[in-house]
Amino acid sequence: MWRRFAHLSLSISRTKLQSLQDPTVLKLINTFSSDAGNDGVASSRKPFITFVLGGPGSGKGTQCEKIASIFGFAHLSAGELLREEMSSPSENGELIRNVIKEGKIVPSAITISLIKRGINSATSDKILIDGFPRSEENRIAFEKIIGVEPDLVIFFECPEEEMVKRILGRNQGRIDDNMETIRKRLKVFEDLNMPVVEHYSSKGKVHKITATGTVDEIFERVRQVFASLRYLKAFLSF
Ligand SMILES: Nc1ncnc2c1ncn2[C@@H]1O[C@H](COP(=O)(O)OP(=O)(O)O)[C@@H](O)[C@H]1O
Ligand SMILES: O=c1ccn([C@@H]2O[C@H](COP(=O)(O)OP(=O)(O)O)[C@@H](O)[C@H]2O)c(=O)[nH]1
Ligand SMILES: [Mg+2]
Repeated sequence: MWRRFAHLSLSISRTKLQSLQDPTVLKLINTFSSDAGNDGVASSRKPFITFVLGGPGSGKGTQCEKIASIFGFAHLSAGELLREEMSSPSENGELIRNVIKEGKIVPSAITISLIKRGINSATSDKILIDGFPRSEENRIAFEKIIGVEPDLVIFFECPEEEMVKRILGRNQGRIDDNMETIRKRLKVFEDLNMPVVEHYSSKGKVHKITATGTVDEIFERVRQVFASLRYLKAFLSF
């Protein structure tokens, strides 16, 4: 069972922290104080889990790399884990390839087992899960199998034409970075992924980031969210 994250070690009183009146900090106090322990992953300590969502090409991977290097998070890209699995001699390789080529969503059990392995071997207990959950079905399966909800959700909001331009300029030789698959991915994003964003929005967990502008301009918006977290951490030993 994961230890409760922070409640044992508040070095100043909850009342005093609340008097700071910063909505992000208040939200995080509640997050850190809630008991979400479970045996879904093999750790004695509950990791701090951030889901990073946004349409295809919205810049999730680019921003996650910066968050990981500056704030010490482990970065698990669900798409990257699936591409590695697809290229290894795995029994699911062919299935994953076909689903990705069609811009559809790989069965939850496959993706979650890769994510779970990633969490268990991560060297940080602060985890970014990039590009997952992709659907309500993914979300519900994750919460059931891993046994926790995310502590935080970052959502990159980006106009479609900008996402398409970025994907077509990505040049990583991906089987899904072509106009025909991009159209399907955009539709899957709207139909299946946006309900996940709406679900967590209704729980007050989503930080929406405008994902237009330069990488550094966007990161400055992201940095502010994670800086509040670090600010909170100064008061909590976890
Ligand atoms: N702010 C930005 N402006 C222009 N290009 C960007 C920006 N952010 C990322 N890119 C580029 O756009 C492409 C898609 O970004 P990526 O981080 O892979 O997005 P995602 O993981 O959401 O699909 C990459 O080639 C990346 O280098
Ligand atoms: O949890 C996931 C993540 C990705 N994918 C598949 O992998 C593709 C690429 O995902 P990735 O996150 O790498 O794409 P991005 O949004 O970064 O362009 C998606 O279109 C899906 O087909 C999936 O099925 N489940
Ligand atoms: Mg990506």
